[in-house]
Amino acid sequence: MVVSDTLTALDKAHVLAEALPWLQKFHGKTIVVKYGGNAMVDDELKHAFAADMVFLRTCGIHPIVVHGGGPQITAMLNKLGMEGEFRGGFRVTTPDVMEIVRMVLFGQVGRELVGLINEYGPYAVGISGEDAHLFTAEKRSAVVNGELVDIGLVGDVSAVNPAAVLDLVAAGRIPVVSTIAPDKNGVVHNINADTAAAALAEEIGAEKLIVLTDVEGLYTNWPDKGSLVTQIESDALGQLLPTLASGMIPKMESCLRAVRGGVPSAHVIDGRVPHSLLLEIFTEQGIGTMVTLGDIDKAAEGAVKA
Ligand SMILES: Nc1ncnc2c1ncn2[C@@H]1O[C@H](COP(=O)(O)OP(=O)(O)O)[C@@H](O)[C@H]1O
Ligand SMILES: CC(=O)N[C@@H](CCC(=O)OP(=O)(O)O)C(=O)O
Repeated sequence: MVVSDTLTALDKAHVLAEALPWLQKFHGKTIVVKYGGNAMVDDELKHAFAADMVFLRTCGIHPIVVHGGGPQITAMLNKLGMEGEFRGGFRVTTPDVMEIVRMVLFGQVGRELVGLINEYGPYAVGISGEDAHLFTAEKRSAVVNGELVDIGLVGDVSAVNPAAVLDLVAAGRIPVVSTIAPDKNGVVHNINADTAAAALAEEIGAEKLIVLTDVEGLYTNWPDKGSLVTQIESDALGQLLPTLASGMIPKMESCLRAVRGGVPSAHVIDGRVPHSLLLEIFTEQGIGTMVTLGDIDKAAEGAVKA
């Protein structure tokens, strides 16, 4: 039985009516959606995600997809008899690992998503940080037990060329971004997809950053299920960040970067729930954890502008 069988026609009309203020609010706006490798659980979910992207576009909202693929990279490394090691939430990336990362992200995960979205219309175009100077990478370290450690060819995003994706958006396309990027010497780096999504959202002035993952949201005391947070301001999140465990570090770092960079809200939601994205965008209740700018950050921002 599908959910729509249990709704009456009147229920469905109410659902549509409730969406009106959100349709008005987000019409013409850009939303950066980060689709995590762990949320790409099965074909049904992936199809629902692809349909949601086309739904947004059809409503006059401009989605830009930034995809992950951590588990898919690890599976390929293991297939080839190689280790997949993470430190402080980031993959240790040797030159050999980098080749696999590039192949899996752009050649496999990105291609699959582009194909899925294009089943609903000729919209999706795959692009990586290497294309049209979309991203310039700058080598970064990880923090482990308070110490900086070298993790190889891992980059942060030091520059974004917004036109590389906005030209596609203006042409009615849905960019699907793979997060590999050259540094200023042309050496390709592995960029965590949460990091890249935040940098992009900030630089293009997105209305929202939505991160789809495989948990309900942020837990302040992981894995205590009672500690799920529905809303948190950047000031409190900044304090919580050093206490977080692996997968949540890049995600929360990214939400902070986005809201401090002017994105009105950043959300971490459960990508295992079909159409969770529509729930987040078009309903009063929303879903998952919402991050907004706190008073201290607002004051700091005001001081910089004054
Ligand atoms: N405080 C926390 N709240 C929620 N999840 C957490 C927390 N700390 C660690 N995690 C882990 O982070 C994981 C999500 O990150 P990750 O595995 O990188 O997913 P993705 O592929 O979506 O980027 C969750 O499945 C959970 O195991
Ligand atoms: C530096 C780093 O860790 N890069 C990630 C890139 C993919 C990614 O971020 O995938 P998820 O969103 O599915 O976690 C990696 O190699 O796994």
